[in-house]
Amino acid sequence: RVHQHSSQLPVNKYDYIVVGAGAAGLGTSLLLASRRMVLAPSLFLRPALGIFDTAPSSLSILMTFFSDEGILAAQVPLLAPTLTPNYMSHHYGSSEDYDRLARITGDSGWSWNNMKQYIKRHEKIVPPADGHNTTGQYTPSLHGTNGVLPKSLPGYSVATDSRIIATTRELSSEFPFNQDITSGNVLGVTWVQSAIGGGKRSSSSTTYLASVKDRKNVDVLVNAQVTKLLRTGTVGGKPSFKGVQYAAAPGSPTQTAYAREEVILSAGSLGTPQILMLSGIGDKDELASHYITTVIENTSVGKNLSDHALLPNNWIVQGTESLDGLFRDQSALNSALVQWQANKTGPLVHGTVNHIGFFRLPSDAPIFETTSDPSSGPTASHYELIFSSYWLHPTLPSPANGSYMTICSALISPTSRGYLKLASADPFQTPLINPQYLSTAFDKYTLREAVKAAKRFTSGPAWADYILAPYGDLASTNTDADIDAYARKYTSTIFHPVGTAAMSAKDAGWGVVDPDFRLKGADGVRIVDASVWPFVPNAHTQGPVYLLAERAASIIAEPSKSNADLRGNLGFLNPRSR
Ligand SMILES: Cc1cc2nc3c(=O)[nH]c(=O)nc-3n(C[C@H](O)[C@H](O)[C@H](O)COP(=O)(O)OP(=O)(O)OC[C@H]3O[C@@H](n4cnc5c(N)ncnc54)[C@H](O)[C@@H]3O)c2cc1C
Repeated sequence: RVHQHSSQLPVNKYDYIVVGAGAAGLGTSLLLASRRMVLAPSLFLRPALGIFDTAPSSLSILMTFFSDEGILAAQVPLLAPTLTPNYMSHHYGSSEDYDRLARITGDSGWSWNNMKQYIKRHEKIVPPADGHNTTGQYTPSLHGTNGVLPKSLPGYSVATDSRIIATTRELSSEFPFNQDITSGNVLGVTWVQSAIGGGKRSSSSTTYLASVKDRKNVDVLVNAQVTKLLRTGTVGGKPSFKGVQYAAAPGSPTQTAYAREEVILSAGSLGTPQILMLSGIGDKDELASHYITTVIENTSVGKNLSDHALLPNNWIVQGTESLDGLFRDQSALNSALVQWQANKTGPLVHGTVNHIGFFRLPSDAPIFETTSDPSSGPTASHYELIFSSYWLHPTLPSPANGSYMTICSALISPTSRGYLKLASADPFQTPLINPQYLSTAFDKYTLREAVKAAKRFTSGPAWADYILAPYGDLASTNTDADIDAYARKYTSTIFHPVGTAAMSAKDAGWGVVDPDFRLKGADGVRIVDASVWPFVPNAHTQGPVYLLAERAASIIAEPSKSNADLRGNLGFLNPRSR
């Protein structure tokens, strides 16, 4: 049951308290089978449509981007990476991401061979909204048909679709077609699978939560921001935190709630480390600077922030087939809305992009003389190209006229690591976040090469009668120095931050949680969200987070079954660094 006010809660002691109602929070909590409570500062229950549903989270974070010289390059508001405004693309990453996680944690339960079972448990592949024949666009045997989350192939075709597929034939050695990256091999161009079913957004609230909304053993409290964990004692020499303090708004009275079993932090890569630090868990000196007493010293909290930096490249295109005209025409948009309301078809079911592609640098790329390959493995990628049939640019508004297409270059295996720190001890003050994008030679090199790759992609015959010219500064990126300057000016994020409460082996000298999601050095707390990924996987991150939530639920509900037979033998995995 969903409650608006703490006074409506029937009790204040639960088996589990889950903090955060995003991908992981709702996924984990609703997969568990006992009385639990979910705390959410904002929970949007309405179904969503296409790219127009961008309801903001209440937790807005101001994010600053710094160039390598430490100069403020851009400043844009970042919504907390909650599922509500996300672009719905839904994949899981490279098999090598999971095998790497198994190596890092020393727990073979994280290997692809084990983790891929959760794909079928989680998803329900359904026909696209336009009902088109999807033969050859995905591999049905890789997908679930009975899971909780409906997903589908694109339900609205756009002008670039056939040209992209033609390019995978014309320039097949560099840009091959990959029928379905759910196989664990991500390399090549693929049709996007999106968290959309029947023309409507599938979010954790429309799926996991909706499936149990009438159950009496789940209470969801909205408008409740957790301000800190409460210490409830000492167990086995470790501080136990089986309570939370929360408030509806700055200045509102604080409330408390307690867990018999555990508190599960699922407040995301930005919210989770903030709560930990407010609770006295973090770097002692940083906490002291805000007069917070350290309860558990852990210098990894808030560090190791890793994200996919995004650089949009725009081209001016012929005719009026792109979606730009629709976006500028209110009456056309109104008609599209009427169509969507009538039968859930039309442009509003478009899930942002219809194609993406993952690629590697050549093995003899000069950068490998100085940087060892940071990708998860030989079939994992270094960068992604994201294709949209309209003007897409996080920092430049759409021009008033003209038709466009965009290929965003995204850095998939970054070596830069950023951080999140408290700005103050006030839980309602947004933390300081510095992702330190492009702060390494490898990242600068790879993003530069990804821009060149996008240009090569558009040089194929399929584009000759469509593309008129590169737009704006892209047109004058003739040298490496030009591209670097262009990247410094326009690089932002695709909102995939991870790593701020990283998972590591039980005995590692770094990391925040153990392979079973338990907060190191504490009793009674687990962290289940994107923050535990120690590196950013080869995917837009909701899919990997859902798999994590599914595994968390198995570990918590059936610890012996999910782990006992999987532990120990990591002989099949070659050692690699994290
Ligand atoms: C604009 C945007 C577009 C994206 N597009 C895609 C995409 O197309 N495909 C994809 O795979 N991924 C996408 N992502 C990323 C994806 O949404 C995230 O990786 C995913 O939601 C992370 O899940 P999570 O459970 O870790 O965190 P979240 O889903 O962010 O959930 C965390 C929740 O905790 C809440 N919270 C935070 N602090 C507190 C507190 N103190 N007390 C209580 N609650 C708190 C937050 O409000 C939020 O609801 C996108 C993200 C954004 C922002």
